[in-house]
Amino acid sequence: MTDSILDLHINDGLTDEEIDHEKNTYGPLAEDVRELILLALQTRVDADDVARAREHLAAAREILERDRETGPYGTRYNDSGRYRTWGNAVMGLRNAIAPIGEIHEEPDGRVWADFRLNPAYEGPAGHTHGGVTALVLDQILGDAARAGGHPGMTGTLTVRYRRRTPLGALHAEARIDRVEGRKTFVKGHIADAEGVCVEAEGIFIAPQWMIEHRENLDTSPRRE
Ligand SMILES: CCCCCCCC/C=C\CCCCCCCC(=O)SCCNC(=O)CCNC(=O)[C@H](O)C(C)(C)COP(=O)(O)OP(=O)(O)OC[C@H]1O[C@@H](n2cnc3c(N)ncnc32)[C@H](O)[C@@H]1OP(=O)(O)O
Repeated sequence: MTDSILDLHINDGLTDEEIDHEKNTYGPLAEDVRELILLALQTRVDADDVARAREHLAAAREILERDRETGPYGTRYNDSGRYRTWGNAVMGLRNAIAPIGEIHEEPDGRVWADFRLNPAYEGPAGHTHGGVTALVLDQILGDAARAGGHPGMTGTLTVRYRRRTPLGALHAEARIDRVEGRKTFVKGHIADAEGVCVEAEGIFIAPQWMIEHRENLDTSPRRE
């Protein structure tokens, strides 16, 4: 497992222009697929129209499959230090299920994101699935550890659901609470317009292999 993380940490030598070109090409594709996920859930057109739409989707799949990768995206970077985690389940540019567009980092160490959860993230009727809020918090807390210069894997994530989290507009934020050796303790929450819905504390641990490779790896740059 450790090896595959290192193997998927790749300088792919792209220029900034090439990265921007990829961003402009594949970002909108993920947006379209995101919309399709919701449409699959919400459309009320009849069986004939569904069949017709599926033929178009099959045609689109045939085009997209002509040239494709088969494995995970991993972490890619270039010589100018732009890091891409475009497959990331929470904020990957190319990942249609990723609910967050951008995570902001403040000079005081706070990281935050405003985002929307549509009905594809439903758990209890009309509300956000608790696993989805935990997913978002894992990323935001992990990002606070990384942004503060203490990247690590999630060792423990403790989540307290204080009240139901609605679907729709939400805010997530986190900051480092304290660092004890290889362990970084991070606190954060998700809030709606009325206030905090979910609180979390995470312990992020720098594994031995990360410490060993640290001088060769830039582990704290912001991801795009
Ligand atoms: C080449 C690339 C480099 C770049 C990489 C960048 C990384 C991140 C950067 C940016 C990320 C941005 C955001 C990401 C967000 C998403 C994060 C996730 O979803 S991560 C996936 C879920 N988590 C796992 O899959 C972990 C699986 N577990 C492990 O790998 C190990 O168990 C690990 C690393 C957690 C600990 O393994 P040990 O061997 O290093 O640790 P030991 O030596 O046993 O313990 C060290 C200390 O930590 C405590 N500890 C160990 N496990 C603990 C745990 N689970 N919870 C709390 N404390 C624990 C121990 O008691 C010990 O403490 P004492 O030094 O004695 O005080």
